[in-house]
Amino acid sequence: MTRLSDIMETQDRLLFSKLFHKHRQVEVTLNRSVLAWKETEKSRKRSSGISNRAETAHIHALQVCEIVAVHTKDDDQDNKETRRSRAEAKQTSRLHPHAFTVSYIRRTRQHQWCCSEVIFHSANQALSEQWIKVINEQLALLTHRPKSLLVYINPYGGKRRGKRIYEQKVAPLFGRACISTDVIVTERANHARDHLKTEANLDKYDGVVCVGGDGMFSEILHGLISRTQTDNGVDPNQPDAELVPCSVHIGIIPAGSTDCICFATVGTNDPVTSALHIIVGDSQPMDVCSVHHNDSFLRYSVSLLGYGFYGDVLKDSERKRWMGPARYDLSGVKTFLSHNYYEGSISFLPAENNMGDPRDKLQCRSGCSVCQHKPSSKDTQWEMSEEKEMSDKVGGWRTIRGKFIAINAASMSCACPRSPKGLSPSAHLADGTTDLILVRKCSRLDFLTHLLRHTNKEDQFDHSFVEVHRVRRFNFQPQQNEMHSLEDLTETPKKTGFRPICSAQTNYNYQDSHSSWNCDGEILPHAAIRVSVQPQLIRLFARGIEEQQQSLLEDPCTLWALEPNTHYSVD
Ligand SMILES: CCCCCCCCCCCCC/C=C/[C@@H](O)[C@H](COP(=O)(O)O)NC(=O)CCCCCCCCCCCCCCC
Ligand SMILES: Nc1ncnc2c1ncn2[C@@H]1O[C@H](COP(=O)(O)OP(=O)(O)O)[C@@H](O)[C@H]1O
Ligand SMILES: [Ca+2]
Repeated sequence: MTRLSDIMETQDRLLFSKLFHKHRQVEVTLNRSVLAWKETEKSRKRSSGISNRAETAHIHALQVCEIVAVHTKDDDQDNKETRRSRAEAKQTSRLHPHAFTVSYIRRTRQHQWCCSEVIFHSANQALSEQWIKVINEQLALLTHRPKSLLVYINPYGGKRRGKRIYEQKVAPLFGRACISTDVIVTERANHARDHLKTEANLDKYDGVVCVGGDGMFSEILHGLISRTQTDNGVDPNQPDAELVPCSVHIGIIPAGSTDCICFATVGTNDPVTSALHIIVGDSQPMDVCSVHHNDSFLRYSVSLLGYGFYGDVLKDSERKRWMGPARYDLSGVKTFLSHNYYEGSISFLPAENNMGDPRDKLQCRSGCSVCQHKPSSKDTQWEMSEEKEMSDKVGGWRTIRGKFIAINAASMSCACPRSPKGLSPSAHLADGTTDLILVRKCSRLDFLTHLLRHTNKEDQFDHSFVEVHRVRRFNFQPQQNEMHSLEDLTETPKKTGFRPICSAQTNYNYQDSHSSWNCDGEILPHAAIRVSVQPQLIRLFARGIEEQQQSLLEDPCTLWALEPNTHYSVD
């Protein structure tokens, strides 16, 4: 990290000039990582009036990697930020007519970013042009920034605002950052997936951008993974096939109903913030679960694979799509009142002890140390132990049978506005594991308490009827019908909801005894599935949730000691 004390120093300087900013003379310095400026002593003395005692100077600093673009100042940009009179602005423009604008990322609140501008004036055109040239040269060195993007917009996602959000908030920023785009507004479900699978010329692009919700993201995910496997001759139907990671990054502009993938990787659902993460070329690797039924591939999942409660909520909500995002609340209440449980057997391969625990409160944050630990050959004991699947030996598979209200596998926290800490608050984005949460049959009140804990600070796993395991693979087998109906003669009926008990026993059928899997918002056609986590198969234009406001100040006290008359503000 750069020390602010070094910024205004001559060493490593690329450029230094006296320019004008907000009608004051400033010393502006650029080095490889920071653009900084502070008011000159002469200007400070003048503005502090007759006392001739200089005001304290502020150093303002921007990280070069957070500069969006630099341009010649547009005529209509006249110093909005100063709120000074037009006359004063005109005077600056007359005396120092050559100005350039630096657009940069400013952190606002709650992980939200916006694009701010700072304008510098000069009397000298060549000097102004030199600043633009040198800053642009530094930006060109940031080779991970995308230059060309393929954008898919779902015009029907969420509140049907995808197209407007893109055109009004995102396209102007991409334009400013000189990113070229090809935009496709989808005309049907799976349009984006199919286009990526077979048609798109991916060599042309540095990334694919998805404007929509988790369902739309899932289309992009499937299109890209499947294209990558085809291009590399990998058969995705093989449950044990090692999939080839996708080389193209995915950007998400949230415009859907839940948008948990965006929320859990950025910390907020804001189109401008996401666009800025794309522009600076952030990179966040992400685990992907592959889901098979016997030997045929079903789907990939990056967020929630949920059987029981979340499967039923999704299935019911599909009929209420016209309601927009509120459909989930209505279907949630309805499913909660139905209070169904499902029997089945789940076997899983626990992750190694050094992969942490779902209850360890070590949340996945930007630069997460748990996710840096890539699975090594040591960790592949789980591969070998597969043959011993049913033997329940040390380090091998475990099997749990029971009656469950919900079986959830969260490959990431699944944080979203409904539940800011998510289904599994300590799940990691890129550690090669998924957190398997088993919610056994319990009373309605108990289940409600458990659900409510997703929205407050209490631990949702701290219930006798909930258990959670960090796993690398799992298989689920629903209870076979014949067995279940036999048991039903003596056991409590499966439906304890508002239906008459006898109907649960006599009208017993597949639909009642089986739930569906909610796979990132899509219903799976089979209840019996095999799931395997593919570590870091894709990369997003994101950096994970930032712990705190990033600061250039390593040790502000040192700086105060060095320059006691100087204040710092990091823009
Ligand atoms: C009592 C309040 C309980 C709140 C519990 C909230 C838990 C929310 C966890 C959400 C995890 C979301 C995981 C992501 C799923 C998405 O892939 C997927 C698709 O998203 P898309 O439409 O953007 O394409 N979304 C979903 O499946 C939606 C899941 C939403 C579930 C909401 C459940 C609300 C439950 C309300 C119960 C109320 C009981 C009240 C009794 C009086
Ligand atoms: N043009 C389209 N017409 C109809 N459905 C579409 C279109 N484009 C995408 N879809 C589908 O719409 C579904 C929901 O999209 P999504 O953007 O996730 O919104 P939401 O978050 O509201 O569910 C996805 O399953 C996606 O495949
Ligand atoms: Ca994970």
